[in-house]
Amino acid sequence: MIWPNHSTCIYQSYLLYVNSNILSYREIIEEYSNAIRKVATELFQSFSLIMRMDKESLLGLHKQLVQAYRVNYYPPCSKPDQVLGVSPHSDTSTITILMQEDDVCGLQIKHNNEWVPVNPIPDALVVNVGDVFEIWSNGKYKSVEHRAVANYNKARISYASFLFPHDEVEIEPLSHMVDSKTKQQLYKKVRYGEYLRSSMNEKNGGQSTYPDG
Ligand SMILES: O=C(O)CCC(=O)C(=O)O
Ligand SMILES: [Fe+2]
Repeated sequence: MIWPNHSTCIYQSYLLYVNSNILSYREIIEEYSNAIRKVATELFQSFSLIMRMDKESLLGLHKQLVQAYRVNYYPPCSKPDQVLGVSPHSDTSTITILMQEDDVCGLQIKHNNEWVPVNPIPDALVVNVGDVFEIWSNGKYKSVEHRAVANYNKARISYASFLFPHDEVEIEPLSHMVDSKTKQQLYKKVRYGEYLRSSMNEKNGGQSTYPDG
């Protein structure tokens, strides 16, 4: 059935940003990005300690902490059970920080082979573990498979911030996350830029919107 492609709205949003003399729009995006960076920095520091590393280790592994931002718009849909807002995928980022609306559901994660809604908690952000985290942790922390569904009478907007390493960084399981007995390393070493390109081709037939899978 015909249903507006949500990525159109991302594109429009981007054009608005680059062409805009509306200073407040730029300022809001910049302020939001800076705030998200602070949250991400604190998260990486805590995750480093949880993973028995120095506080700054995960940040250091990124060489440069790259950040991208996407706005997803899901218009109301007369047949929500026949369409998907966003098809099932995992994010190719290290983590994704998602702000969703307080009163509209849409995000679902795959858990025990079932789709489970991630219902919004007012004023809370959702943090998804992405592919890079899964690789560094040798599969201990899984990159969550997720999708977004449409609603019959309500539009929904979500704001996704992707945090990921510089293209040149080689990613592979951290040695201390590999079982010392089995020594089984579940992922091969790969340059992040290469990983990104090949997963775009594999996961979405090359149609993916950078940097998400
Ligand atoms: O809209 C959502 O809740 C999910 C969006 C998403 O998965 C993405 O942008 O990668
Ligand atoms: Fe996603």
